[in-house]
Amino acid sequence: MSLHQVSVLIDKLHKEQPLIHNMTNVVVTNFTANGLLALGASPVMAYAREEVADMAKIAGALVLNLGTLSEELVEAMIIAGQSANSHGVPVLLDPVGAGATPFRTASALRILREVEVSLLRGNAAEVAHLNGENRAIKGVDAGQSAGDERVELAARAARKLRTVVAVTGPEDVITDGQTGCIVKGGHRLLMQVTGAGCLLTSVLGAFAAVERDLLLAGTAGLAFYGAAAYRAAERTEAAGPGSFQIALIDELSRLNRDSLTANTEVREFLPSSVKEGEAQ
Ligand SMILES: Nc1ncnc2c1ncn2[C@@H]1O[C@H](COP(=O)(O)OP(=O)(O)O)[C@@H](O)[C@H]1O
Ligand SMILES: Cc1ncsc1CCOP(=O)(O)O
Ligand SMILES: [Mg+2]
Repeated sequence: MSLHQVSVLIDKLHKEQPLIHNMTNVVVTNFTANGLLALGASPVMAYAREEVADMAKIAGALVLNLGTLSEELVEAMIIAGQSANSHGVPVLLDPVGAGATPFRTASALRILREVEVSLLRGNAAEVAHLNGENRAIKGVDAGQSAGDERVELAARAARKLRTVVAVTGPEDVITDGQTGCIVKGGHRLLMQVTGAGCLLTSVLGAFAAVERDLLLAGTAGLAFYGAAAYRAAERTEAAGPGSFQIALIDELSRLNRDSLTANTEVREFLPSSVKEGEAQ
């Protein structure tokens, strides 16, 4: 995968302005809609079981986010997800807080069983819990994790859950279990903005809507989001997280094919489990 292949996807996104159907949480709804608009996509939030199948089938991507879930919402997500599946619309899952309560973990696993999820994006703790691995989690926030750990965790999860997996943190990892990319960039101020991960998953949805190779689309989403965050922090770090949040939206609107410069690094990798022949 070349940096050129990744970079040109922003032009495609600007040209196609894909409709992104989000079923997200009450904390991040407005931030997500504004972030997607700034990026050049067209957001819609729709939750009613009476309409989600119709909305999902006309969208460029469907993003399911478990941040403030209920039994009814999960049912509606499954209806939407199955409609997306039968119309070739990619489905992204953000398992917010998986592992924090048994209901969150079970709901995420239920969606993964009943819907064909194209890309799962979570922090290390959430992905580990879905993979049956125990890790500290505090509400929706992950604890510390080393870079190598995230690479192997993402690869194990991708193989077990049979989807492309992005594990985010100080560096982001995306893999289909056999090959993948590490994306360095971004800024630690992202950790002080609630919804930074949720918006990222919807941004990945926007790239998935314009590029069917989910590894390529996901890498582009991670890299462009990191680049926007880096630039936003350059301008607002001294002021604090409130100014940074607004600047992040501004910088998402300024992205172009030259944005992935010196401050973003995209490196392909083979998980060591693949190199050592352990992966099936
Ligand atoms: N320690 C960190 N330093 C820099 N960027 C980070 C750090 N932790 C997370 N990020 C970035 O914050 C965004 C959200 O990721 P993350 O915090 O893992 O998700 P979530 O908010 O869902 O827990 C991603 O773009 C990720 O690269
Ligand atoms: C604080 C909180 N509580 C339920 S959802 C949510 C937002 C989580 O957003 P993110 O995972 O992007 O930080
Ligand atoms: Mg999250």
